[in-house]
This record gives sequence, C-alpha cells and structure tokens, in this order.
Amino acid sequence: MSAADPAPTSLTASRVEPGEGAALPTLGELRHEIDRIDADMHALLIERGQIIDTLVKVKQAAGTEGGSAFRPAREAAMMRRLADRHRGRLPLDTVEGIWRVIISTFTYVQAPYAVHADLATGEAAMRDTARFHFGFTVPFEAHMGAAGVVAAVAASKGDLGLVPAFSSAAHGAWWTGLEPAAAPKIIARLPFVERADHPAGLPVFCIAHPVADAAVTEVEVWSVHVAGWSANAARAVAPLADVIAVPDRGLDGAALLVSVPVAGVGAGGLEKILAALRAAGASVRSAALVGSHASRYTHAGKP
Ligand SMILES: C=C(O[C@@H]1C=C(C(=O)O)C=C[C@H]1O)C(=O)O
Repeated sequence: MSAADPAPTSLTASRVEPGEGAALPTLGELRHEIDRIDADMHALLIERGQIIDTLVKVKQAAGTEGGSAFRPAREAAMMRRLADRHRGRLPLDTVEGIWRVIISTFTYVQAPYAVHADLATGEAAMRDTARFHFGFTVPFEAHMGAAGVVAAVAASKGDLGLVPAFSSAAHGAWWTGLEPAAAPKIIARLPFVERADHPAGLPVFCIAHPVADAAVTEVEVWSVHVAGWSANAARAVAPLADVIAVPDRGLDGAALLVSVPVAGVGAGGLEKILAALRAAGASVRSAALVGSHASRYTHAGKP
C-alpha cells in the first residue's frame, strides 16, 4: 500500500452510499472497500473449488461420475435464478458471462472435456458463443460442418458439441447422425437465458453422450422423416413446434428436427404434430427421439 493510498478502516454502509448532504468517503476509502470485496470474492471462489473437490468424491461414491460432468438441468436452473435476482450497475450480460465461465470451468476441473463447434454458418458468432458459455480454459475445437462435430463427440467420452439450432441450408440434416441408440444426443439449448440483445445469442444445441441421471425432458427433440413435404405441410406444423427442415428434393420428402414441449403451453406431444403433417398431405416415414433440453427461458433484458 503506497503513502497515497492509506489503509482506512472498513466503511459503514452509510458512507459507501451516503445520503443527500452527507460527507462523501475518500477515493482511498472506496478503493479499500473494492480491494476487500475482491479478496472476499476470490476467497469464495477458492471455497467453491473446495466444495467441488468434495462433490467429486460424492459423485465417485455414488457411481455417477464418468462421462461428462455437465448437468444441463442444474445449470439452466442456476442461470435462470442468477438472471432473476440480478440488479445494480453491472450489466446482466457480464454477470451471465462470469457465471458461465465459473460453472463451465468447475465442470471441466471435475472431468476434462473439449467443446467442438461447427463454424460453417459463421465463425465469429460461433466462437463468441463457445467462449461466452464455456470460457477459455475449456479446450475449443473447430469443425467445418455439424457432421464433424457429431463424429468428434461420438468418438469422445465426455466432450460437448455445439451445432446451430436454426435452419441453415449449408448444414444438411446433421441430426440424423443422432438417431442410433449409441449416438450422442441433444442435451441443452443455449443460451440458457435468452433476450433480444444477448451478446452471444446464437441459438445452439449442445450435444453429448447423455448421462443417465442428467436428462432434462421439458422439451423433446425428434428427428422426423416425411414424404410429400410441401409449403402446406411446413405451414401446418409451424404454429405447433419449432421445426428445422431440410428438403430432400429427389424423394419429394424432408428431414425435420422438431422441438416439442412435453408439458405446459404448446404441449401435445409428437402425435399432434405428426397428425398435422398427415392432414397437410405428408406421410411420416420415421420418428426418432434425438434428445431433450430445458424449456427456453426469456429474460426481459435491460431494465
Ligand atoms: C457441480 C456440479 O457439476 C457441474 C458444475 C456445476 C457448478 O460448478 O455449479 C453445476 C452443474 C454441473 O454442470 C453438479 O453436478 O452440481
């Protein structure tokens, strides 16, 4: 501590936020408070790490470790609570980014994993998304095309893959690679907290080998193959579910990725969607469950 920065005693709340007409604290006093808070936050992160050390032992004892340590249901719930309780000067974007890095890195130190991402749609946006959600300590591996991401995750024990959760002609029906029972599955949809001005708002599905005790089934994602695909069929399913369609012109059909809420508003199960397709003249050739994730959660954004 320099002579220009004396060590004052801790400030009372009334001096940190003085009322109208009250004497302002000195810059030195306020910086001392900032240093105290930084040391407390750092100590709390170290303590969080100690809890994780014990959590690893508990998971080992329960036999629930191995594979990915990523628990998307828990993370979705934590991120919703964080967004809902946030207030004050620090932007929500920053708070969300800090906690994504904290949680993803603590997941990594439990069981190392890499994040494989499909850069084919837009390298900058996908890299921003991967780094925002998983930080810089978790290794990042770039792929050109979603099929490469699916293959890399399939060959790994606990790696995660990021693929676009939006229609893109360039991608083909990558999700058909998730149909075999032993293939990776969709386990999350990011960002967990959506808003119009999200700084890393590219909608992505996170794929991984699913962990038995970790599935979130609020929204099911189905790979559906239809014959007789048409604009009429597309219009019939649009109000019922989020659908990504890749038409197969040779066969007059399409491969669809259909997200179906399991409960609540919009629920009705896959059957309702298949019935709407049939009523619109399409015939359903197959339907395979390729994953599930937490309900989408939208935050109002800046107050
Ligand atoms: C700590 C756990 O493992 C992971 C890390 C988390 C964290 O650091 O908060 C939360 C969920 C998991 O993805 C857990 O399973 O609770």
